[in-house]
Amino acid sequence: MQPFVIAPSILSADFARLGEEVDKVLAAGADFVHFDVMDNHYVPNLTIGPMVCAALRKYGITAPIDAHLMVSPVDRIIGDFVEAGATYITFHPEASLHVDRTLQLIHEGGCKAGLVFNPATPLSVLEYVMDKVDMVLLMSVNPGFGGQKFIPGTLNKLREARALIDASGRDIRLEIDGGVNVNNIREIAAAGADTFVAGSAIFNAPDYQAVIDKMRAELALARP
Ligand SMILES: O=C(CO)[C@@H](O)[C@H](O)COP(=O)(O)O
Ligand SMILES: [Fe+2]
Repeated sequence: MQPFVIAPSILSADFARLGEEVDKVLAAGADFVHFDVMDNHYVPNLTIGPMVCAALRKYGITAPIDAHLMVSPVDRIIGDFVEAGATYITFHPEASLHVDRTLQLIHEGGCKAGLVFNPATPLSVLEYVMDKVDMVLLMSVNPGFGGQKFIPGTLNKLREARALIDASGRDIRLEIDGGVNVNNIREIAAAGADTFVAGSAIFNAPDYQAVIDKMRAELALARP
């Protein structure tokens, strides 16, 4: 299993001071920057795009950027995120007419590719593209907003995804996104996740370092 990764979602950061916020959360021990892209079409909210991703790189952010695209259609914007310096590009299968082709586009751009599953979306499509994904992202809330409550049924889905990944024998990250906090992260890790997105739990706290330290302490108990 891969080492644990904490990926704060900048959706809950102060956008007026984004560079400083990202610096601060990385200095506090974060591993990845989770970058939520919403188009007011696939999801009912509108956020940031490739220009902001490029701006973070220009500002000096070198940590992996995990671009979560909640955008439909998705193919047209892949090249822009490649150019903007994304490390991982993940998308929802419902947002692509040709999932295999979209994965290929991401890899051709030199990025790592991932598929994102909404709470009610089955994992069945994975069977056909397991050899082409670097990350599986399970949504534990319905996509579109930060600050929602973790849907408990996701724990069983995580176990299912973990079994599929282990059976594949490939190094595929299993990421969880939505409602993750210090109180549930241990149980989520025990169910099989290795990569943890947390937005409001980190950015709404007064001390980012204290939250991330607490998350790591909980993770250490999940995998002693
Ligand atoms: O992709 C999304 C929401 O669609 C997430 O990345 C959220 O931004 C996570 O926020 P919290 O639930 O941790 O506040
Ligand atoms: Fe996300």
